[in-house]
Amino acid sequence: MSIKVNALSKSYGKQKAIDNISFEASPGRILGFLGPNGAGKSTTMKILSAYLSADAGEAVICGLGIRDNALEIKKRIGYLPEHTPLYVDMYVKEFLAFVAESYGLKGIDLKVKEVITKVGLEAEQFKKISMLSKGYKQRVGLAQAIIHDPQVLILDEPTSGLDPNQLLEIRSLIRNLGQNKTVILSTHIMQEVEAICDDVVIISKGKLVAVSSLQELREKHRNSSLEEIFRKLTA
Ligand SMILES: Nc1ncnc2c1ncn2[C@@H]1O[C@H](COP(=O)(O)OP(=O)(O)OP(=O)(O)O)[C@@H](O)[C@H]1O
Repeated sequence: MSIKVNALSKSYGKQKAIDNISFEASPGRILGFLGPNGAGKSTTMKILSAYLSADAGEAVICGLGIRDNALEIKKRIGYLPEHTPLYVDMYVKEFLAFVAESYGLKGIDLKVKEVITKVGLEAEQFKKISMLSKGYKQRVGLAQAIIHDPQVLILDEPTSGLDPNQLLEIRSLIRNLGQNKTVILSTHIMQEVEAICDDVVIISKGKLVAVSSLQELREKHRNSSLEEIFRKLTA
């Protein structure tokens, strides 16, 4: 198990964002993390990426508890936040080289070249990030998340802002990455879950309402589409 989440809770002042959440994610599987707006998805992902601390509970990533190993965990995961904090005044290649350097990678030029090809940024690689369209900025975000070949990928709405062609390309990239990594991704697109996820966690108002493989969820709610299941569980 690469990710073990045990009874995590987090409040912002009086607002309870997540409430006693537990689930697991394994290598070679893609877990879709679903929930309505404000359900607590980004909060959970920030905690698992060691950018935010939980009030209660624990998560173990690659055998390391998040409370005491934030730095070590950041090296082992790739995180694409909902709003990617890119240095927009940097050029694409310059930014990715900077990220590679911050991870202490060797052979930086080659690593940058490989990741640019992987996420389909060849045509845009000489541009300043501020000049890129939303979809291409998203690809830079994805590139910075995978450049160090992490064991675990945490992707907060990785396909938001992509056009239908880009969507298919990036989904196929995530599916390939998911073959030997542990991937958690949040999305509002149920087709995306159908297309690439093996497991599903659904939260609503901070509480877990489903933890299951996609197949079991479908079997349990026979004759319902994933959209109907989502609506039923989160209404
Ligand atoms: N920094 C913050 N300060 C106060 N409240 C916050 C903060 N961040 C999130 N919240 C609140 O916590 C709850 C969960 O937010 P979160 O961003 O985790 O949800 P989400 O499921 O990712 O939503 P969305 O699908 O809209 O991105 C919401 O009610 C939100 O308003």
